[in-house]
Amino acid sequence: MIPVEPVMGTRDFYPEDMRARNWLFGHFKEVARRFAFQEYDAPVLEHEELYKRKAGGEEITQQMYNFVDKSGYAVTLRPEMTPTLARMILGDPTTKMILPVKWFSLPQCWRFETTQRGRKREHYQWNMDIVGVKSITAEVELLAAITTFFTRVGITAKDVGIKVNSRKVMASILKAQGISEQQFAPVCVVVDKLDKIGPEEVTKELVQLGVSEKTAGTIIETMSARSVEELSTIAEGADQEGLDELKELFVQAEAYGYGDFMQFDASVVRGLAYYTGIVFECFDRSGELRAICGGGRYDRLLSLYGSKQEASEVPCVGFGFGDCVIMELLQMKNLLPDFPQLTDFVVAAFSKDMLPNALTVAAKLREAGATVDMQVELKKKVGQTFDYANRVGAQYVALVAPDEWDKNMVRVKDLRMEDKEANQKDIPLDKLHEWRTF
Ligand SMILES: Nc1ccc(Br)nc1
Repeated sequence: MIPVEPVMGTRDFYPEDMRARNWLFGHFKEVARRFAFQEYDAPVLEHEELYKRKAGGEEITQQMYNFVDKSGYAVTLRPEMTPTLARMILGDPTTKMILPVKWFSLPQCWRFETTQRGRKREHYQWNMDIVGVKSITAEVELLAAITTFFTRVGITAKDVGIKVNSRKVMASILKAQGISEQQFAPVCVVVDKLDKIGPEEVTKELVQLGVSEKTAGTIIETMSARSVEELSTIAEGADQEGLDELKELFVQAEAYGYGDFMQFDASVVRGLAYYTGIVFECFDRSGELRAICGGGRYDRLLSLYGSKQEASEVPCVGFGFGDCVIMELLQMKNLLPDFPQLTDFVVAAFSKDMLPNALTVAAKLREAGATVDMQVELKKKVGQTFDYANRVGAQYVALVAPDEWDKNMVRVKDLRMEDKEANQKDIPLDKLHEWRTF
């Protein structure tokens, strides 16, 4: 017997699961469409070197689902989509990439989670990125897309919040503390774990990175700032431009109508080494779930990849929005609709010699846009046809029988009409295309 369950940490999507996934992705895609983003895609298999980042310590690169293929080439299942976007921008064959570029994708992303954690190894992650815009209106646009999605599915600012911070300000504070540029990304990766491992452990790991205990203390203290104003007072050397951008971001968010979702939080740094400016993450206010989505500005990724071609700094902002936490949240809030199997028609032949006529009826209905479940094998009793029709969620049963056929008619029963007397009528063949008005 072959294993019938999916590989460890992966999920099958049976039809009912697929209906829920298509509903979720339908909202992602509709929001992206309204924001005039273009969809792109790329192979799940990527060059491993895309993720080799000097910062080290990033969970996302430590857990890569990587291997050497039969040609000896180092590849990996992609752990995230942003490096692929950067590769595609740099490798754009048309070189007509007119900036700004606004792209979205719904890639499946992978990690090789050690089995004892028993966590998932794959998820689908809605990505939206704006390439070529320096101003924070790019961040504001992406946050507007996220909050538009929340509003569409019935999630409000009472259910979730968005914590916003600036790594640019953090970088200036660290610089004032004598931390080098090279240390900045690894320090952020460590500091991102503050909630999980606590200040003592963070201090220990920062000291291992060469940060003094005193500076580690200052960093952790700075992260407790509860407002941009407070940050600018307690943090020496805080970058004024970074502080101004944070303030402007909140002003523009109010103008866009989603200010209620937003809050400054100096402890948010996100765990990806390549962020350089604004960073943000959405959380559920009940505190029960992990981050719903997250993102930020990464202005140096393309020049890092394209340094050979001396690619000048190309400003980028993006977010990733996984398919799992959001579904848990929607479940918790009773906001998930039902996803029953539905079809418009079951078409059944009354007898063997009526089967060709039944196929003609099915073709006519499909031509007119109806979904038709053609009963391809005769049932002994017509009751079996109605049982099947109810099971597949059909609205109508079209029974193709000789008496009506001789009058160029088809008997159609509406299964959703209560009144059993009025729920069937004989439809002329040349009126089948008007099925929506039956
Ligand atoms: N990066 C990543 C990939 C796959 C899952 Br599940 N979570 C995070």
